Amino acid sequence: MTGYGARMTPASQIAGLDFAELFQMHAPVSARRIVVAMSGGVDSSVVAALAAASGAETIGVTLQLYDYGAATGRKGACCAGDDIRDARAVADRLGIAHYVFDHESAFREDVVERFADDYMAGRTPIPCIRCNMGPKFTDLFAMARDLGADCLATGHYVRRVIGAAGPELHRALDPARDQSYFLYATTEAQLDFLRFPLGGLPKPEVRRLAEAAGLRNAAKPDSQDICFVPDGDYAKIVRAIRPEADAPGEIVHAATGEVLGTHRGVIHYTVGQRRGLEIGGQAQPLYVVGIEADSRRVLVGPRVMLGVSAARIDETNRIGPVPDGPLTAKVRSLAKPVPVMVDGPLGDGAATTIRFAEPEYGVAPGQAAVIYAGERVVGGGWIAGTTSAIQE
Ligand SMILES: Nc1ncnc2c1ncn2[C@@H]1O[C@H](COP(=O)(O)OP(=O)(O)OP(=O)(O)O)[C@@H](O)[C@H]1O
Repeated sequence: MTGYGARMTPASQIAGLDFAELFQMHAPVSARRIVVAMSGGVDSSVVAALAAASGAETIGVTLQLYDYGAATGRKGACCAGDDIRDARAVADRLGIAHYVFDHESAFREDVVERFADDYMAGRTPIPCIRCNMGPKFTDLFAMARDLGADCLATGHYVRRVIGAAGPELHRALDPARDQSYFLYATTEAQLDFLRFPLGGLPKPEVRRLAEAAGLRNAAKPDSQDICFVPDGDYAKIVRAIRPEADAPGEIVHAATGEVLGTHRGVIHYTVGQRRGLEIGGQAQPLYVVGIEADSRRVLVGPRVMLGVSAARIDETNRIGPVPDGPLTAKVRSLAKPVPVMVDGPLGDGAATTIRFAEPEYGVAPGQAAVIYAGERVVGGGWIAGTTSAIQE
């Protein structure tokens, strides 16, 4: 690796592992100053350890986003006070500067209130994408630039690969950890400046590095939930922000118009949902096939009514050129990518349509559709509406 040997310092070797080489292998950069987004979790702590070992001046930045710790007593997700303390302790151990910025009000407005409004409008939101678009990349990006950094490194599991037209965003090597779905809205300018040193590493290796570096959070559990919904009870959060969320309404058969029952508020339903409908005695299983927020009607129907042939997507982003070859799309974070055609412009916030080669099930407005060319993220947008496969 040319040039890199010159930057080797004794600290680049920790417990026989070459942290500096790992950083250059997975996040090649010739940086004098690196800002690391430190959540207090093990992943971004290892990124900080790798960056510090690279010989560049490393600065840790933690955003205080939402302090639910006092209310729930839960520890271990991205924004509570304990996490800030963990980030500070790791920075101290590594001998790097560490700053904490209070972003609670911006996070509340851009992420939490939007989350509540989306549910109220009958959508199924993904706040982590809004958070990546707003506080994490836009705000951290500006801070890193203000701090005179040459790059911003995070613990996201995605890969930044240099292609013919510039940096590309690729899925992580470890499919179980891949976070590319949550990062489709990354702009090209952001990607230019970002580094993701963990995208090519399996998680057990990351924990091994954390142990080798003596980081106190090496065994800390992974954060699994939405950070401001630590117990999974998102309805409680929505109700706290929008007390009218519990307004009941009708459950209506989408094909016959028959009223089958009463529901507890549209926020409790998601397109594709089957359980918890409390409309027993039906001849066949019924699923939520649509939510009409204005009239507070939840529409249900047999599985065949869930199949969609196309989805309209809004506020699209594109990263690099759209290739001529085959494309796939993921319409939920855990969905398998399926073959699609993009019918319209992609990027610069344009609205467009994706057409599925086969009917796709459980496509819920408010989720993101992320478009891939093989391993590469080409772009994506928010699902705004769908076309039923049986109407075509
Ligand atoms: N509050 C925060 N302040 C600064 N950066 C953050 C914060 N929360 C998350 N990040 C950055 O975003 C990355 C991905 O966040 P995510 O919530 O997915 O955490 P994660 O994959 O569990 O990683 P970690 O183990 O570092 O918490 C983190 O690795 C970190 O670089």
